[in-house]
Amino acid sequence: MCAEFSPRPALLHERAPAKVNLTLRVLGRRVDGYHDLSSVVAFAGAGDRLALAPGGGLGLGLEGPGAATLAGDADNLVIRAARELAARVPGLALGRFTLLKRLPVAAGLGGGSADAAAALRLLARANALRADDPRLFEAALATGSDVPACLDGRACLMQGRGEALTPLELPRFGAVLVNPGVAVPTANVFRALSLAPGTWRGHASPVPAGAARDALLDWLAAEPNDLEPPARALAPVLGAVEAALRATTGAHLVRMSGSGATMFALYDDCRAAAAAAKRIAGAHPAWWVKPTVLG
Ligand SMILES: C[C@](O)(CO)[C@H](O)COP(=O)(O)OP(=O)(O)OC[C@H]1O[C@@H](n2ccc(N)nc2=O)[C@H](O)[C@@H]1O
Ligand SMILES: Nc1ncnc2c1ncn2[C@@H]1O[C@H](COP(=O)(O)OP(=O)(O)OP(=O)(O)O)[C@@H](O)[C@H]1O
Repeated sequence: MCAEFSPRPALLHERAPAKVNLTLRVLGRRVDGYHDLSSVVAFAGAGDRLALAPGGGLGLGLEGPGAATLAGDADNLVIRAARELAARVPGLALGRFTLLKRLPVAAGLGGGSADAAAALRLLARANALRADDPRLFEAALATGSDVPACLDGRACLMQGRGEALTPLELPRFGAVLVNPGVAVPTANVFRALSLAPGTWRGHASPVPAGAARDALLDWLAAEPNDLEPPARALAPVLGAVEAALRATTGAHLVRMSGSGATMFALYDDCRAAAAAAKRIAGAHPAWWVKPTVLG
């Protein structure tokens, strides 16, 4: 007699890439309190990783350098996203997640949003949901404004609260991400803009579709991150981060991502980015400094 073969369900893996806002215009504040945005969003090679062992109850374990800064509890965006999807998909099979947390937390890189999006993609795979199932998008938006963009994971123009996404073809850049270790809560930065609900401030300049690298860089230089002035007021160390990035060879654009406090610079290629990162890390050993690709 032979026992029936019942293999353990395979562990599924997803990358959770850092999100970088190359531009971020705050166009106004809606009556629901959220701000209307227009932002060119790119994704980095650097990021977290999430695994799912399908089957059983919902759970989350944390590993990696950022594991000590977070709890794998109901507040974790991985668990929140899974619950949002379970509320929309009757009988959704769940499982135990393991998060390799490498990105700094509350850093403007959308790390939590990337993890939540990776959780939704893993659950979609485990439950044979189509990638374009609208319940995935709905669960993403219910989890956070950045999660829909992270769910798709490709460069885009993000508008509205974060729900209107237009794919963009961007050239690939080398990049360095620098976080000085100061957590800046997103809500505090938006609040510091002091925009009353119902306020409208105007339009963003249209993205030059298919622009060559230099033309795109010129356009990016003229379209700021409107959250940078309030974030600088909350985290004055951003001045030192900017100076360190500007002092590197070949930095094309030096800017803050999202609500901060991570700043980035763009370079022609990975080699220039790696050299710049080495220089900054040597001078500022307490900062998180990551060379990567962006596109
Ligand atoms: C700054 C960005 O990272 C740019 O990509 C996002 O707009 C923020 O995305 P997120 O962290 O997923 O934001 P949520 O978790 O939805 O909201 C966090 C806080 O930011 C405020 N918030 C967020 C997005 C938005 N368009 N307007 C806002 O005013 C919300 O009122 C909330 O108090
Ligand atoms: N898996 C997670 N990773 C990071 N933060 C998480 C996670 N789950 C919950 N959080 C909480 O979410 C908040 C935002 O964290 P996150 O790292 O996504 O911020 P952020 O990079 O500033 O996001 P954004 O760029 O979307 O504003 C923090 O207060 C953190 O405690």
